[in-house]
Amino acid sequence: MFKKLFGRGKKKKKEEEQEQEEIEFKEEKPEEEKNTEETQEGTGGVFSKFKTHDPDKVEIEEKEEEEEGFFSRLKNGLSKTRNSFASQVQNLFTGRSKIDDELYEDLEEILIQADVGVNTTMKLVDELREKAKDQGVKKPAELHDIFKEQLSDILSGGVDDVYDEHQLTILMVVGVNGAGKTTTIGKIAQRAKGNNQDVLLAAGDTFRAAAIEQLEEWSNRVGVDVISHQKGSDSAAVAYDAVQAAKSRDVDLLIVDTAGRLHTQDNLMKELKKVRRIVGRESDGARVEVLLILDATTGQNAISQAKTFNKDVKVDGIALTKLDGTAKGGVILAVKEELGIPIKLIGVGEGIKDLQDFEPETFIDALFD
Ligand SMILES: Nc1nc2c(ncn2[C@@H]2O[C@H](COP(=O)(O)OP(=O)(O)OP(=O)(O)O)[C@@H](O)[C@H]2O)c(=O)[nH]1
Repeated sequence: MFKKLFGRGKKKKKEEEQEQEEIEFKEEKPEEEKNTEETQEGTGGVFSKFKTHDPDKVEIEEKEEEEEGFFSRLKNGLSKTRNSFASQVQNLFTGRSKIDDELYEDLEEILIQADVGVNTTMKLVDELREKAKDQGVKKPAELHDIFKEQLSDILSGGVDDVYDEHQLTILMVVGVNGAGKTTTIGKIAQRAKGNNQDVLLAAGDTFRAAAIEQLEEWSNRVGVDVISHQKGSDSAAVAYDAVQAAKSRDVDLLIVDTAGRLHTQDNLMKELKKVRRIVGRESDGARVEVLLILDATTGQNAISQAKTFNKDVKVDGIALTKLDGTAKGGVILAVKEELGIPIKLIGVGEGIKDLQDFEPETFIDALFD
């Protein structure tokens, strides 16, 4: 779906100019740093052959530079996990002379330490043992490629469905406070707008005045409208108004922010369910998706949060933020394996370009290359 949000629109001149403004969460970037990420297309990730709806305007060479930039941002963002988890795995496979129980036990330990989680760790190691046996692998170094394939298999999968890009999409964004909801909403809005989509925001976190203000700030930066009510008002009423406005204004993408913390978790979930119900009821056939924002630095907590959210408001996709802030990036495997929900986006820094479409193979390459 984010391929659509980020990758498939046609560009108007005006928006191409706006696209050049690199919006950073913390600081503005110089104008000449163009944001052309949203021109990526296809299922082959950033290395797939570049296609554009407007080939005259974007040079292939520029695109290749862009792709390198994208990849090095990803690599840099993952440097903590690369230096810890990935290099330990690499050293294990290249530094041992034979494949024995000790090697598998050490691999288990590395995986557990990297927040891969017990279940996923056991599955990976058991499978690796079997594959090594079946394939008659004798040298530990040969296990590395099999292992990388296993990681890629876990992370792949999930729907990459195609649908009418002119139809309204409503993205309800949920997650606990501080996970990066507002920032992610701002970045998605900016990228979608740069991709010639009409975007509207809804300030559904009515619990905190600061949340409404933050979203309004983002709407100003990006140049999109926001529907907001006063602090303390009913967030389902905000969502209702926003959906009506989105329909009457012929908007392509409505992003609904929601609260991340209330007095009790029960209240929060009741509120989210109500917002989801109202959005669904009023959507008139528009595509509605729930995007859960998870902070990678919270490790296994992120898994239990996701289970809770998914139980009450069915989650369609996950954005895993702050991967740059942890050496335990293995949590991404636990998220995908234990929840079975596709990871759509990853955050590897605070800049707009650090919110990336999740491409499993590119991710594995960036981790181990
Ligand atoms: N390093 C890093 N920081 C991030 C990333 N994503 C978000 N942040 C930062 O995380 C902090 C919290 O982000 P917010 O967007 O305010 O989080 P929120 O979930 O809306 O939380 P509240 O504002 O408390 O509701 C901000 O300082 C962001 O810049 C990321 O991928 N990497």
